[in-house]
Amino acid sequence: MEGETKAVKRPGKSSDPTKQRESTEKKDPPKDKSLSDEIDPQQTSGDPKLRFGPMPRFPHQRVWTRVVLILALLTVVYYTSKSGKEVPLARQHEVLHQRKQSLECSETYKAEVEHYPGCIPDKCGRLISDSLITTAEAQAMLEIAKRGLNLGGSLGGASILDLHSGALSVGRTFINMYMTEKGKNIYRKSDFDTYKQVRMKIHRAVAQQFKVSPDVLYLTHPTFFSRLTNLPPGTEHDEYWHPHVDKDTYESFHYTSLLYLSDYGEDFDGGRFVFIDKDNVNSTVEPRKGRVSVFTSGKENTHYVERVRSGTRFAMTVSFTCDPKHAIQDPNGKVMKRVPK
Ligand SMILES: O=C(O)CCC(=O)C(=O)O
Ligand SMILES: [Fe+2]
Repeated sequence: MEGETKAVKRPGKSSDPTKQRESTEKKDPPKDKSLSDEIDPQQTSGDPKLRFGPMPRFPHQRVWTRVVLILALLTVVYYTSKSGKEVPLARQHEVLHQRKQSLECSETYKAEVEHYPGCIPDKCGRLISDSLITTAEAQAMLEIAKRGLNLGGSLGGASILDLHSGALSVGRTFINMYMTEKGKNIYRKSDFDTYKQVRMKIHRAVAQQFKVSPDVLYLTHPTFFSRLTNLPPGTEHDEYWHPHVDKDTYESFHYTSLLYLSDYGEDFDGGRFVFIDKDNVNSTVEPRKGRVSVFTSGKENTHYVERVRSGTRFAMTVSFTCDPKHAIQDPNGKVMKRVPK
């Protein structure tokens, strides 16, 4: 202990000149003199002893002082820099009327939508709303999704059900649910009516958010329910967590919307939606039942879904195009004559 205490003493004040030299050479390089000065107030101007009494000392005082200074510096740097950080855009417990974020459209997206005058967004960006879809509508959509998905299900962690085409994940592949005995009468007209009502609300919200007429926006393929779990992937269709641009993944998309049917942190963990933004800043959306997220489908909204760690996550992807050639109709439970590409 004594030796440790000596290490922080100023060498100039030692009574033994030999010790003084030794101590200077071995323990206190000249560089450290200022630090030594800082932590030994008895040697500073005035007489702090009289005012404060002797300063307390503790082992490795200089090391600890440095550690504290470095930690303080790192804390300041961390909180003042956003780079590499996550910014929550919507937390699960928040009830948002409308949370908007405007973005510069990517060049490729601009070039793409230019072909559709009237369908060009005034600005690219995102909107999150918890007030568009009622609790009863969200519950009805969840029941529709569960009923269909219970007839099949992927081997891996991602299953889909498309009420328009009838496509349903089964094992490693897809079947047409409407062509199966159990699936052909699984829904009533009232289910399709609720579905259409929800679709229309989202359709109008997309048009309003991006200041385009709803008449130049068309529902497109694929519009589908998804059920995500933490099962290991069976095929590449189960790998839902890869970063992507919707316009590249699904050619016809110009506007993407998502309706969440379960709650992050309650029904499942993991599974947040993440926008990958400039400067390595990610904006996260925590799914909340009934929450709608809409965004332009270009590179400005590159995103991924985190892997679900536990529980089951239900959502619906509702897609819109400006191209009437890619329009699809609301579902009615009949087998489609032509499945769009
Ligand atoms: O379910 C989600 O939150 C997003 C799904 C998605 O990225 C997609 O369907 O392209
Ligand atoms: Fe996507």
